[in-house]
Amino acid sequence: RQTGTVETDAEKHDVEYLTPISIGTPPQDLIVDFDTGSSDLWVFSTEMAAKDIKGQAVYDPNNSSTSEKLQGSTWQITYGDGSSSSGDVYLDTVTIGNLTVPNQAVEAAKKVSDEFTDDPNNDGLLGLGFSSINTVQPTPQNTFFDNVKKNLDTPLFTTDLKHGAPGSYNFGYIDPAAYIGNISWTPVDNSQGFWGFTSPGYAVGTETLRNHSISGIADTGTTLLLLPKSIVKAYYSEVQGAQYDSSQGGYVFPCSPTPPDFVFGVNNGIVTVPGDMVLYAPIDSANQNCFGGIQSDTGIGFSIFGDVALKTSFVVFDAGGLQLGWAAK
Ligand SMILES: CCCC[C@H](NC(=O)[C@H](Cc1ccccc1)NC(=O)N1CCOCC1)C(=O)N[C@@H](CC1CCCCC1)C(O)(O)C(F)(F)C(=O)NC
Repeated sequence: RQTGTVETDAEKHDVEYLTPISIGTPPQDLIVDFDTGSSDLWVFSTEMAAKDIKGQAVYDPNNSSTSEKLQGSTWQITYGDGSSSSGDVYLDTVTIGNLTVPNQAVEAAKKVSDEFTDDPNNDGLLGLGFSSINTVQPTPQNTFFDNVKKNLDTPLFTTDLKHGAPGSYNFGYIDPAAYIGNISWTPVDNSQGFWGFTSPGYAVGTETLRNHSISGIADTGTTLLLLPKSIVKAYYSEVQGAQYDSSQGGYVFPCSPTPPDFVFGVNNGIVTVPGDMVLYAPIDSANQNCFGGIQSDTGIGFSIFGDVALKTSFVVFDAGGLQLGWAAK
């Protein structure tokens, strides 16, 4: 039985967290976005047109003695922000930290949308959602986690994302030194392939928790905390000078004073998003006004507890117990 850990680095404004992986023999090193909101491991590859590659590292299956083309298999994915990619599939050895999966489905990109081409530091995505939403056709493939979990001490992984500092993904164990207090556990609904859960309520600043069921997903691949419009309005009604700015596509407010904390419930516990985390990023060079880290989930169909929520906590994604654990740190 094994366990593993790998460090993940925050990009500017914690817009995404990038983590090193190795593919093939000899190992080809790429840096990808670990994404609990999807279930495809896809990478920039030598099968892409040169014009679509701007600084990214690419996977070359012909340069790997262990690669094996999955004949007839293709994939195509479109993400919530409208970005997309597609290509074909190889089985090859994938290593994360000290964990190796010999026959992992590696989805080689042939096409990527401009958002990916214009993100030079991101060489692809490693899905940590449930394999039920893997897009490979005709036969969906397993995620790295699904393939490695039988070798783990226990079938779970944990996230410890940080604000502007390296964090970590651990596989197969809960590091008691990584959190303080108790872990609040809540059942996972994986019927849509996501790490779904329902929060019982929320509070703004130091007020008491209001009962308000919030169904959403724990999603490392989404930058912000996207909540029902009514809750977002209630929050920003307590932020001086906050207003919805359609040109920015969300609520903006003066960068000082620091806005109130946002608290959401997890079972009988709470998670506090400090006000200074709600200050997502300045929208002007004078740093006068800031774009909010809490925005509306309108049109998505569920809320998204993205990096703004996750980086305040140590979170356990437990596939064995089908539960999420949230703890302060
Ligand atoms: C509808 C709300 C979801 C939007 C979410 N995207 C995001 O949150 C992107 C992530 C990103 C970071 C850096 C560079 C490019 C994109 N950030 C973003 O829209 N913003 C705009 C607001 O300011 C903050 C940055 C998303 O599609 N997340 C994907 C995974 C991302 C796809 C694009 C590349 C980065 C990963 C997801 O898998 O988590 C998903 F669950 F949303 C999904 O679409 N699953 C199928």
